[in-house]
Amino acid sequence: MILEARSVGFRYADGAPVLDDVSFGVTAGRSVALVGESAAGKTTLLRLLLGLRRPTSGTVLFSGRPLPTRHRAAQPFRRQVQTVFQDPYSSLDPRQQVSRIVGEPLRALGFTDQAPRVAAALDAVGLPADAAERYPHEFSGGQRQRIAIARAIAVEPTVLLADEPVSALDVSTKVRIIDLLAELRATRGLTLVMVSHDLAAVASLCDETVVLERGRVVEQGPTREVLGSPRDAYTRRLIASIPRLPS
Ligand SMILES: Nc1ncnc2c1ncn2[C@@H]1O[C@H](COP(=O)(O)OP(=O)(O)OP(=O)(O)O)[C@@H](O)[C@H]1O
Repeated sequence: MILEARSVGFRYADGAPVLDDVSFGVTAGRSVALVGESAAGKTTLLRLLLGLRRPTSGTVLFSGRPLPTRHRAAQPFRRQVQTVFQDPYSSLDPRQQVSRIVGEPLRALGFTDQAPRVAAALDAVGLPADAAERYPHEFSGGQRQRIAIARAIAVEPTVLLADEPVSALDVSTKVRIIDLLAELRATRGLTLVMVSHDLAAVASLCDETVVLERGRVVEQGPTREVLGSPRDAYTRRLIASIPRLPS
């Protein structure tokens, strides 16, 4: 397992438990979807996998070791695991040129060859080279999500954690971003952990699916089985309630 949650429990300082005894893992090069109703704890679980929060109980492991806590020790992990968030409008700083936005993780991790890496990342997501000198407002929603994906892959991570990466996009743009993520997975062997309400996106991108209900795993397994013949009543309700892309 490259990334694993082992019996993870979590509560925010001021609140009730959000995650309870959550266990799942993802093998290198594979992809896992986290699905569940609003407030099920999906984003919180991503934060724990990213090391932004520490579990109240249980452990998060990267390559079989608990996530590092000290800043210096965390550097290799930071390079290996990158993120893409839902909203390409608010997750990109409007005052910064695209080259600076995409180069941000490279700077944070002390890469010296930033310009060629930014150019390679923009090329990999299908943006023209001159995108580097432009600003986020000059791009469409789908292009902005490409910028966010370029930022995530610039340091050539092994794992991508994506929180609703296509839910702010219109249907045809959504399909193109799903195709891009699938291509990056195939060409780079990226491991993907994706939170999504969009079962079409889940079905096309994720090998495995984990279903969360109020912080507990109610079902997990191959996406084909979980979505195709769900065993749990909650999963069946979830599938019935979620709008689908026309196939
Ligand atoms: N920073 C925070 N402080 C306190 N409580 C929080 C915080 N972030 C989330 N929560 C609570 O934790 C619970 C789980 O939230 P989380 O965002 O993980 O759910 P989710 O499954 O990602 O939901 P959604 O699909 O709506 O994004 C919710 O009850 C939420 O109100």
